Amino acid sequence: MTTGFEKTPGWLDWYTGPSRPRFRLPEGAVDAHCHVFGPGREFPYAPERKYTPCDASKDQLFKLRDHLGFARNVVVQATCHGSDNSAMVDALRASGGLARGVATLRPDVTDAQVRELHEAGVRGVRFNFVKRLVDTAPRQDLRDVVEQIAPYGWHVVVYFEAADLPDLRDFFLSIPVPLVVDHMGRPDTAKDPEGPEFEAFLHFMRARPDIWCKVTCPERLSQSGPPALDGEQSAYRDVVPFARRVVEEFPDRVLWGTDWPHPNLTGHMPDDGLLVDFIPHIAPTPKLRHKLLVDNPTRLYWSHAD
Ligand SMILES: O=C(O)c1cc(C(=O)O)oc(=O)c1
Repeated sequence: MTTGFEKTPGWLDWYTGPSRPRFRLPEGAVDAHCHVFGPGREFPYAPERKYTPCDASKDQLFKLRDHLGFARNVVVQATCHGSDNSAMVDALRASGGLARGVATLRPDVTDAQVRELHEAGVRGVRFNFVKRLVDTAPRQDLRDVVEQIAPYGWHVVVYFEAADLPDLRDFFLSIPVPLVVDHMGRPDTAKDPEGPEFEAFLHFMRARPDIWCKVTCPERLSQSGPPALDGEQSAYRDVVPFARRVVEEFPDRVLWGTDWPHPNLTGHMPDDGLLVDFIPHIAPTPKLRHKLLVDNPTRLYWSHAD
């Protein structure tokens, strides 16, 4: 499924023919974390990328959105596209207002470029600290980016591993715009959800009222499975207590997304319909689910003036 590029060896393509979820998403639900890859022939992958994916186009993303029952998407710039946001922006423009985006920016970005991205529907910038994905930019570069985006009311999405939070915490707290943490700060789910490492993450969340968390990617974080395949309704049980703690303590600042097309999974590729069926396990009441899937992402991504 990749055009003109050789996929990284062992790369798993996204799951075709996902099941229809048993859990019916509330009206207006937002898939608040997903990506587009290429297609490589139209939107070449970045020279500095750490992996080469299969293609995953905007049309395939929109088809999945409709199949699962989501109303809208937040398309997050994938690292394989570096700071060339064209594929993501193309998806936003084609969505008819049904998608917002999160970009990757270089420190020399101009105000005119930020304005153009804003007009296309971008509402955040992503800072990545996961070493297998990027060579992390110097902090001053990141501060320069924040200065450019702050006037537009954007937020900063941060992706990091739990073990790196102690080093990053002060820097994060110095960023003067809202923060959104990708994939729960990647907890080590072999550890106790009540133990010191996850407590440190919750403590970080408590430090400011404008720190949000994506309770996403059980398929990445699970160590004991079972995977969301073959109709499995109790997938990724070991992730549930972590996600549930976050949803219950911070019901007004959690987001959920599929993470389609699931970059860099090597063990298995989940059925996205079954991933949706995971949601009621981490957000046990209709009220919590409505906040997670509708109210929160709508407030963060669709309430600014266009
Ligand atoms: O864990 C990952 O491999 C991963 C990669 C990317 C990306 O390459 O942008 O995005 C994600 O949300 C997760």
